[in-house]
Amino acid sequence: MTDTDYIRPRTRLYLITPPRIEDVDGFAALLETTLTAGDVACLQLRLKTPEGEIDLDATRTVGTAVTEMAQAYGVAVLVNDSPELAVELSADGVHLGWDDMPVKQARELVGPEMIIGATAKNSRHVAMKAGEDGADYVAFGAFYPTHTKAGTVEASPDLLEIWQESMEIPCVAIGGITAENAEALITAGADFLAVSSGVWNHPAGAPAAVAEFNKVLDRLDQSAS
Ligand SMILES: Cc1ncc(COP(=O)(O)OP(=O)(O)O)c(N)n1
Ligand SMILES: Cc1ncsc1CCOP(=O)(O)O
Ligand SMILES: [Mg+2]
Repeated sequence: MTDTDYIRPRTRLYLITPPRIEDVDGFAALLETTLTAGDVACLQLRLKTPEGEIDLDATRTVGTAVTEMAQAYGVAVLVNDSPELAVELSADGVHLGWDDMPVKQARELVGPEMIIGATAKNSRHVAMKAGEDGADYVAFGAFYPTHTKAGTVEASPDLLEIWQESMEIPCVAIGGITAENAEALITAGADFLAVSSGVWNHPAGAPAAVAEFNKVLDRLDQSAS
């Protein structure tokens, strides 16, 4: 086998919770149906205050309600912003942004096994540094306009292509992704598509959205023979 024969693993879905959840039991039930509607690799608990800060109480409440259930379906659960809460919830990992704990410090706190993801926005330099510091994946975005987070910067699919050609650790694409606009990111080389509103606000419901994403992912799966 030569280098040119390398076929990368299929792109997978990385679900992000809505930023606010009022009915926790209702959300847990919807999530369970959603996770059985198609392949989902990860679930990030991202509960925010109106100011965009982590809502620790809501994250703890939702995390307690869904973490074991999601893990039982083989879905890795990551906590946004808080390595301490990731440990407390026995989650699989933590996602860290530029205002969060530095990756090296978080690695000390969570140990060698936990997944650490790092935001790179549109910077290959930041992504490479995060990898050197011990991140297990880097996230580029926002690729499309989003209402889920304020103040995002625009990223181009070229970033994914260059990353995929030159780096080992996986890259995640995020920002305004839907089943309709995902193809460019999958073909550019995203290992994961991180999606919030494209699933939870889908007019046909979240399970239908996951099924639709998986149809696109199946169609573009390079590793299928
Ligand atoms: C998979 C993934 N990628 C990027 C982000 C953004 O993280 P951050 O920049 O810390 O912003 P907030 O999500 O904390 O608002 C993410 N959460 N997940
Ligand atoms: C958290 C985050 N970071 C960059 S864009 C974004 C929002 C992702 O949510 P959506 O899929 O609804 O655009
Ligand atoms: Mg953050």
